[in-house]
Amino acid sequence: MIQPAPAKLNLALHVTGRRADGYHLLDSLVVFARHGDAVEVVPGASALTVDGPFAGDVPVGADNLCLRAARTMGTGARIHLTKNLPVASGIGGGSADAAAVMRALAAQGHALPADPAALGADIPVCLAGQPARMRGVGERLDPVPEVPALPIVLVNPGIPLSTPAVFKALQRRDNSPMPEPDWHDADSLIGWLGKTRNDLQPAAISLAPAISEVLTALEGQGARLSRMSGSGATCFGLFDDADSAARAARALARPDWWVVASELASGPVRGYTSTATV
Ligand SMILES: C[C@](O)(CO)[C@H](O)COP(=O)(O)OP(=O)(O)OC[C@H]1O[C@@H](n2ccc(N)nc2=O)[C@H](O)[C@@H]1O
Ligand SMILES: Nc1ncnc2c1ncn2[C@@H]1O[C@H](COP(=O)(O)OP(=O)(O)OP(=O)(O)O)[C@@H](O)[C@H]1O
Repeated sequence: MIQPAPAKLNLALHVTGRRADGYHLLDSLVVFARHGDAVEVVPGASALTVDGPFAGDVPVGADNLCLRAARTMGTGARIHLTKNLPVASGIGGGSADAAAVMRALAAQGHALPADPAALGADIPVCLAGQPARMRGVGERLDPVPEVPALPIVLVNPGIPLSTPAVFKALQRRDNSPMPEPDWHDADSLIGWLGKTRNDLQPAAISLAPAISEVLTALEGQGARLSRMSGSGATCFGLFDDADSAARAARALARPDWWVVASELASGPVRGYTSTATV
């Protein structure tokens, strides 16, 4: 069975403090896109094969998060990964892959790890696989009002960013938390998002100025809101309808940019509906 490993989007990401061990306290609205990687997990001795447009960018040895996920569940597995998401791009590709392997192994009767966050801060939310408010260093998840299936365009300028390097470049680590999640439709969600931020965005722009260019380009194509996800450099634009998103994606095409039109998932992602990959 093929498990989707959808892209994680931090629609808002506030950095509210830092723990003694250096990890940052976060307050984030996390949702998933109907676009992402896919994994197939078959019982057997540990083995990994990878295909897809970004296959060349992932480590294929024991440190691949797919194999590490299986090891944390005390088993080997034959895993095939289709890598559709750019690597080190703020949309949690490795975490999504690990969570998808965990889900597949759980469906085969293996117990989920007691502490999934030990493999990465984004793993608990990727395992939950649906919109959530994520706090602590990533381990605390709370439900949010239903997220409408808004059309989105994702754009990555082709610059990988290291998550620790972006956290290190932060100017302030004691920012305000998000306002209480409160919306009931697309307009009120976009209004609520207008009161939030991605605190990592200025830090990431200082390392990769092309992110500003991406945000300006998304706005120029009529995005109602554009922002960077996670530690970057992927940015998302929210659109009114699927046609506008597809049109924007076509207009944003550049040889060095990865551009996808898709939509936000209101619940668990069981399949993909990306409308255009440029
Ligand atoms: C930025 C986010 O993508 C937002 O969803 C995540 O918090 C990062 O999740 P992740 O990539 O799974 O992160 P991990 O692999 O656990 O950590 C990578 C590095 O990011 C930094 N890190 C991560 C999470 C966190 N709450 N504080 C941090 O300071 C640390 O330097 C850590 O060494
Ligand atoms: N299956 C995998 N897919 C992608 N990267 C992997 C995988 N396994 C290990 N890695 C390593 O993990 C690092 C982070 O990659 P990933 O694509 O998950 O970053 P990210 O999108 O910035 O994540 P986040 O949004 O959680 O910070 C890469 O540098 C890569 O070498």
